Amino acid sequence: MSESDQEIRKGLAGVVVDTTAVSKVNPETNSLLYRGYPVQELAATQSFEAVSWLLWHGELPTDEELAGFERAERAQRALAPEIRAAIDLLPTTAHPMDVVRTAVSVLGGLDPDADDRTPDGTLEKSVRLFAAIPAIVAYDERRRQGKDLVEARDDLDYARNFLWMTFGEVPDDVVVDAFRVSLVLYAEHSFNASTFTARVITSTLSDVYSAVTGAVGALKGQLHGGANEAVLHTFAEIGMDEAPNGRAAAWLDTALTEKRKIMGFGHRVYKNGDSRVPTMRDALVRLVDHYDRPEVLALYEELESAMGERKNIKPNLDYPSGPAYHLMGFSTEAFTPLFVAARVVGWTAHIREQLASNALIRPLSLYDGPDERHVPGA
Ligand SMILES: CC(=O)SCCNC(=O)CCNC(=O)[C@H](O)C(C)(C)COP(=O)(O)OP(=O)(O)OC[C@H]1O[C@@H](n2cnc3c(N)ncnc32)[C@H](O)[C@@H]1OP(=O)(O)O
Ligand SMILES: O=C([O-])CC(=O)C(=O)O
Repeated sequence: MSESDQEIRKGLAGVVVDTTAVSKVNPETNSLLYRGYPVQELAATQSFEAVSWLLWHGELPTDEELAGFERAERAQRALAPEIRAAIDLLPTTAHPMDVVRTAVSVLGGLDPDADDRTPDGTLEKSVRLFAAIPAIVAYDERRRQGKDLVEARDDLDYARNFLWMTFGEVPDDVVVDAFRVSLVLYAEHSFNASTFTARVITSTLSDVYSAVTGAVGALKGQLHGGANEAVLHTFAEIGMDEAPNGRAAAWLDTALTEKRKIMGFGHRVYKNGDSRVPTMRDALVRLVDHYDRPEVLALYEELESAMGERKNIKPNLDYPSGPAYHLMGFSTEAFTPLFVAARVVGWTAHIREQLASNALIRPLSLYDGPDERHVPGA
């Protein structure tokens, strides 16, 4: 086959690059399985800690295994002084994703065994990252608001402690549960762009922290994780304080005329709706009831239905997550770091899988630059 006959799949769309046992995204059945379990069942019954164990180990934990993991995780929650100092070097105007990316990189620099790529070593680092990220996100969220650090507590589960460190109080169970559901749904999604980034970095035999740092960078973009923040900008542009009464549809018409991408809609793999949306939408509805904010749901529904009518494009997980995090009280820029906190589990599960059966990831390209030419006088 000559070079020019080779098919280019822009954006690797439709290209299968490897196998994975971590999760299965099936657009035909609109389903998502983590290690074989439907994500909806996990979201309905499991803690985020148990789901994380499942993604790393392949099986749900026994009570004893879960207790051991929780002990290890709770022991590593405190914000290390070096990480705090590194965060404080950055201005409070730095985007929280830049802060998390930097903090993850610093964590790697502090680990004397950062290059340990053994299964035990990478598992230990996965748990370390899992435990450390909430304090990083919460501290940065508070310092941007001129508030002090709230120390981690070891008598709370992961979701409650995260909310405690962010807000200085543990909210109502409805809120905690919606947060837990979002973490479970965000934890893993096969070869999405950030996970693929982590696998590419790992494939060179780089270290876990480098792979996660790169993955955070990939997640930041609006076509991927950054969309949950962007959804709230859309809601704010339309106005969230009163029922939309046609304003969302009118906003959409203008945006589509201007050829804007509507954040929180569309997906590379799902073409008939994202399997996770109904579960997250239900959590959003519970929050709307809890906070008595029906106008937020009305806006959600009007924009969704207008997008369906005009483009037949359905929401992805970022669409219900954005307003859910807003109602919980997180600032808009902190939404994608929350996605990081959850997805670090998927990333590290894939990093470990990549290492277990590694091949350097290095695709080809078709050259379309100038023909060979020569430097005058050479
Ligand atoms: C958790 C996650 O990361 S989920 C993804 C989060 N990202 C977003 O919500 C960003 C908005 N969505 C998008 O940009 C896209 O739907 C993507 C990037 C997610 C997937 O895109 P792709 O698979 O590359 O499809 P592509 O962008 O080529 O879209 C196909 C067609 O649908 C249109 N389309 C897709 N999504 C949207 C959207 N959100 N708004 C407007 N039009 C859209 C495209 O303009 C394109 O139309 P055309 O064929 O007339 O040019
Ligand atoms: O799978 C994708 O391309 C994006 C996505 O939904 C995710 O990473 O959760």
